Amino acid sequence: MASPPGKAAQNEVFDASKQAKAPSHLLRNPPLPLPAVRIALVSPAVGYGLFAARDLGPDELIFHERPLLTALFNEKFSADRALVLSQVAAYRAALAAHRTREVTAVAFPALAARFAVAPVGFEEAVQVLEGGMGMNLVGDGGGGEGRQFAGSRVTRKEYEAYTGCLKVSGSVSEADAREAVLDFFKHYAFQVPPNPNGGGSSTGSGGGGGSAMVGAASTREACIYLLGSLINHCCTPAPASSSSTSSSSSPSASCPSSLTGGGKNKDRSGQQQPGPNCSWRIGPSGLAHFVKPRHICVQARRAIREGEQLTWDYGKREKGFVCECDTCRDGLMGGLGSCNVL
Ligand SMILES: C[S@@+](CC[C@H](N)C(=O)[O-])C[C@H]1O[C@@H](n2cnc3c(N)ncnc32)[C@H](O)[C@@H]1O
Repeated sequence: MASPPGKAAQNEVFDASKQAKAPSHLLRNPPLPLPAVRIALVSPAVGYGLFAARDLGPDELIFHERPLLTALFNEKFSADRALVLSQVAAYRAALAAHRTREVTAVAFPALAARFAVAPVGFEEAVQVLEGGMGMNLVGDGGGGEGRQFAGSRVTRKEYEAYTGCLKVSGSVSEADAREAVLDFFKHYAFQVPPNPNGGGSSTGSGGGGGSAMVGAASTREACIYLLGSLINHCCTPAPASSSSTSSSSSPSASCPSSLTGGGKNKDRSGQQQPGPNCSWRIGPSGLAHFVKPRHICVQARRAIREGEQLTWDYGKREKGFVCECDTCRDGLMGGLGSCNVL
């Protein structure tokens, strides 16, 4: 997932003194310990996506999640061997650890294949997809860990069609490994704000880490999340048709305005709600002080209907894929949000 973070990310600096002053009506409650999201496969080309398992309210904090793995990052990213090796090491550790081995391989099978790890069979994968993918969600502190996760709707046919397209490497040289993790971090990682223990926060509607990576002045950490890193991109409509979207979205110039809008993402009143429906923050802030450093918190930017896919705008960075979002594909065959898998 790397372009500049959204404007909100650039402007927002955590100030502990403001936390106490935040008006109580603006303070956010932690996510409800109720199933909120589930995983489904969108298509073999797009891979997984995250979908609302119930109606979600505007501004609702949907889930917060610990990182699956953390590695170093700086703007010399691709040139700095030591940093890339830290990513290779972090990924290999996740692949080797008993607790995360299958989860890592099922969540990111394309990367696993580049490390010569064949896709997990469907019977095993389904255990992970039903429960393991929620293991890093933060609960209500009363044993509710993972409760916001509602499992998956991935069928054998879909899973086998997806993993059947993957080419499993025979052997992996160090150069192959470095190239594979570079690609992966570019598209899936989120940059952690500096001094996380000092309470800094990073926000955006761009996702998949890459969005947060360009422009870093010094070495930072980048995190991969099990659910947050599986949220797909949706282009923000061109300004002329973006009146119903909320703030914190990175503008995208990648979609022809003639394909924006349309009738897929309508709220109950029938009002059109085009564009990305979620935003994210990493670490605590005055409004969501319960989010821990390095943890990602995903928030609804508007009402989201059960079955709708969660999306955010990855930003202006080079995306490296043919976009199939609603904004781009409306009026054609239907975009990501129309994949109602419930
Ligand atoms: C952060 S990952 C999202 C999870 C991914 N779908 C998966 O299963 O691994 C980003 C990758 O998902 C795919 N993707 C995300 N949004 C997309 C979109 N709007 N259209 C097509 N592919 C998309 C692209 O392959 C992209 O590099």
